[in-house]
Amino acid sequence: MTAQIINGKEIAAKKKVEIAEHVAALKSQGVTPGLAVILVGNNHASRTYVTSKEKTCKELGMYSLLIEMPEEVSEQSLLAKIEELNGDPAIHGILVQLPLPKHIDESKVIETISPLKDVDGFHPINIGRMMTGQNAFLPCTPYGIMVLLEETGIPIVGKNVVVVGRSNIVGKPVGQLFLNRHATVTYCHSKTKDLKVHTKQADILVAAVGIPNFIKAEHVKDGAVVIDVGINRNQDGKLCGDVAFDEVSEKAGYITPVPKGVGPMTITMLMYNTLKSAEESLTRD
Ligand SMILES: Nc1nc2c(c(=O)[nH]1)N[C@@H](CN(C=O)c1ccc(C(=O)N[C@@H](CCC(=O)O)C(=O)O)cc1)CN2
Repeated sequence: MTAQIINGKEIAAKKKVEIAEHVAALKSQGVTPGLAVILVGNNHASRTYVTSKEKTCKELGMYSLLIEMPEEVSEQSLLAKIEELNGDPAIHGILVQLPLPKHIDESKVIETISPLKDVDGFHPINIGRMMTGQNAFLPCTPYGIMVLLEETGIPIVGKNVVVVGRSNIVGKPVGQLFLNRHATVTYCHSKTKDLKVHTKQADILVAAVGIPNFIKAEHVKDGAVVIDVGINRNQDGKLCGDVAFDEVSEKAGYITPVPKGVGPMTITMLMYNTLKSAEESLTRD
């Protein structure tokens, strides 16, 4: 079997058109969705992502505010800036680009963002609300994965989903979103014994381990849906995922490539969450 490629770039483009239409409608009611992005330090990849977030905001007609802070900024100054943005009515979404320098407590930073403006969906209140099936900002990469499957017409109810990886921003929440959609979910991680035994059961396999080409054809059931969340560089400096694409695509039914798979959905769902926050502010204020 040769897998069908799930084209994240195309699906993201379609979603962005829908979001732009809603933004225009909201602007006609006098509200422009506003996103504040805080970048601490000068990590090259982080700067690229932040620039892309700013550019996408502008493309969709949203207001974007970039706040740059030096690597050595104090935790206190960063928290004070977040508090200021929490009170700014022009800002509907706040995000602090991760990773942060080691001297800054990431949890403290996330918990300082108002849950009403936490468009990354990382605040414990939003995570709790997601777990209990309440209205919440959903974390952008996991949410993007669900939209990719929905747009491709891949059913989820009753499917065996195996998530390899347990990070707070992808692995754990994506498993929860599948559980909310009535899948049977198994989490695997670095301490899992005989990984293959689990991954071979997967109708939908999500690889989010951050190790280049970690998932091989031997880990995959014939016809499975394989979602690659990895963004790694191989020895030649070329971008690659957690899945050995060439061999796995010979066996899977569907597969997301890297790049142009899950990645483009992350920023698209961030735009969606910012729009949602602006819309919700209308009924609250
Ligand atoms: N506050 C946050 N920090 C980080 C998040 C996040 O969701 N919120 N996620 C990642 C980085 N990230 C967005 O911030 C992100 C990563 C990758 C992509 C993407 O489109 N990737 C492309 C390839 C890009 C390249 O060429 O390097 C793809 O896969 O096609 C978008 C956003 C960590 N930090």
